[in-house]
Amino acid sequence: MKFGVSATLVAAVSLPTTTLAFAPLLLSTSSSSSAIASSRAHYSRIASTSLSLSTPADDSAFDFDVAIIGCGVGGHGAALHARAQSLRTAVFAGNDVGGTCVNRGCVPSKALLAASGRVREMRDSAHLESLGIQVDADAVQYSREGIAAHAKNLANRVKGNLEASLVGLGVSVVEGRGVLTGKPHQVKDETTGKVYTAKDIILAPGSIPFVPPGVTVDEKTVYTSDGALELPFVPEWVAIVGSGYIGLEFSDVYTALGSEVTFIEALDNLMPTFDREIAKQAERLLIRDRPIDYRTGVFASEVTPGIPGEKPVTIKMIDAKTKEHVETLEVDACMVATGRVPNTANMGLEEIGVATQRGFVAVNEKMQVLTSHEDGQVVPNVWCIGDANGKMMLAHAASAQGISAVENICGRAHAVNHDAVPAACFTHPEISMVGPTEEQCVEKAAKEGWTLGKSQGSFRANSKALAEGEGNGMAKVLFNKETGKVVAVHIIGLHAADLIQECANAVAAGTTVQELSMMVHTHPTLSEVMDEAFKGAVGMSSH
Ligand SMILES: Cc1cc2nc3c(=O)[nH]c(=O)nc-3n(C[C@H](O)[C@H](O)[C@H](O)COP(=O)(O)OP(=O)(O)OC[C@H]3O[C@@H](n4cnc5c(N)ncnc54)[C@H](O)[C@@H]3O)c2cc1C
Ligand SMILES: NC(=O)c1ccc[n+]([C@@H]2O[C@H](COP(=O)([O-])OP(=O)(O)OC[C@H]3O[C@@H](n4cnc5c(N)ncnc54)[C@H](O)[C@@H]3O)[C@@H](O)[C@H]2O)c1
Repeated sequence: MKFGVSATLVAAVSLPTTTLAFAPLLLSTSSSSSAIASSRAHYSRIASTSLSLSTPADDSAFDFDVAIIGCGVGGHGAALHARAQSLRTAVFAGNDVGGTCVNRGCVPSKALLAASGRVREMRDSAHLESLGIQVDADAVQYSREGIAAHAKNLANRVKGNLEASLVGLGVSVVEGRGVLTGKPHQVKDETTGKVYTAKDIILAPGSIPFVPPGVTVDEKTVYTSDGALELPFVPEWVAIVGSGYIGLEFSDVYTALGSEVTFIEALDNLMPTFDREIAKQAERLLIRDRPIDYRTGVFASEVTPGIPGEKPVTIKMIDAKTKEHVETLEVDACMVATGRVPNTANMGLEEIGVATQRGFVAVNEKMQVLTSHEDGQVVPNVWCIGDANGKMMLAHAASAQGISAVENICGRAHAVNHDAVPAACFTHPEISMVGPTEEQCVEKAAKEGWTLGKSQGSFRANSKALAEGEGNGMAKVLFNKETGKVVAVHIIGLHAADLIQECANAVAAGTTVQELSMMVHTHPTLSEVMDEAFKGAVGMSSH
């Protein structure tokens, strides 16, 4: 039976039965390792006693109320919220609790950025001299192994915390991969072959690096972020293919640690998905002042790994439009940062009648899975969150979607407002944004018939930024002149990633620039950069 076409299936949304079956685990606050062991024992007990291969007549006959496939930040967020609603919850973790963000993404990359950023600061003797501090830049040394260990240890620690939180809240963790069997409400543990039933199934399998055709990755000299995060060596010259989030963050790490970087970008501009004005500022602050050069409008069409110290990595490039060979580079290493693709193969989607597009699962705004991207029907009781649905490849978006799916499972209609989800690139200085780029805002305003307003704040006149000797950067607020509502904000400058939150909240709550301009910002803080922009939007001057 195909999920999407049966009229006899139970309704997609209804209040699930609550249970006290996990009460002992909810009381558990023991250390992570013993708590995990108790969870596994508990889970085995359930698994061996309650297998049901046909659709149970009432909700309590299912093994679980919710089964979640994938335990990255999306699956974890969904699991915790499901337990908070007293739903009997299982996660199939595929031996990878924490997923990309914790093990191979946000967490270790921010550790590398923090450590390498410190090296950059301490070697910047001219900057320190301007604050009255003398350092011998050459005396500042780092240990590659030490920095790599910092990233690894942090990832392990956060992973441990996640495991402990699952156990503490009474989520049943199945270690193996979960696959759909094709029968409604069923998930099979691929490792043991056991089949479990759940009233609702949330798919959260995440994404993996995209490697373009012609590129051979050995994860040693030619690597994706998976290999780069282990910092196996600091190459003298590294080519980074792709100038998106990952490429940009790693160019920050590498140049701080002493590498020279060459960007290879297929589109005509570096950072093509960023707001143009911000991308130009970023080029000034993050590219031109550093040992970075670049080629744009070219594809890396053939990349062949080398042998460290013996044979270089070769990169053949072709013109993105004519497809003619333009150049071949020989470098020490090549990082491939050309986007990510959904990790949805071989999980039984076809069995439930779901046709993906480049692997992405179509969902509606409630996160219910649709049979296809074109006029697809809702697949009852199946939901998809996080990178796998392609709506927004960010950790906090995945988690928010997980919470939202659970709300809908509980019968409380909810949709994530993706226009209000902020994003940040953790370079030095940081870049952050919420809402569309200015170019997209101009189009949107013209199409929808409203007038776009724009106001700017600067770090140059901000006391706190100047006290730090970090006066570079700007913030711009884009708003609807008729309603005063904030549509988008883009920031580049010190701690931009923290400054964006106030703006994201404003977009989410529909706060107007008139209201924001009257809100009091602490002095002296970087938040006054935003105060200046909000006041400027209504013709007030800030002090
Ligand atoms: C280098 C890097 C840096 C990043 N930095 C940031 C950042 O600073 N901020 C930010 O917001 N985002 C960042 N991201 C993006 C962020 O990591 C992702 O958006 C986020 O991890 C998506 O969460 P997810 O739960 O959808 O998927 P994932 O984190 O990919 O988790 C999915 C999990 O499901 C597992 N799985 C897959 N199939 C199955 C199956 N059949 N059964 C069981 N388990 C399965 C996978 O092994 C994985 O553990 C970064 C990404 C990278 C690569
Ligand atoms: N701080 C953060 O929030 C953060 C950090 C890292 C990653 N992420 C997430 O991870 C995802 C993946 O990041 P990413 O940087 O790999 O992808 P991206 O989509 O941001 O950038 C990929 C870049 O590679 C270019 N490209 C693609 N194929 C190419 C080729 N053959 N030759 C040359 N250039 C090519 C694209 O034009 C694009 O500019 C992003 O969607 C992002 O949301 C987020």
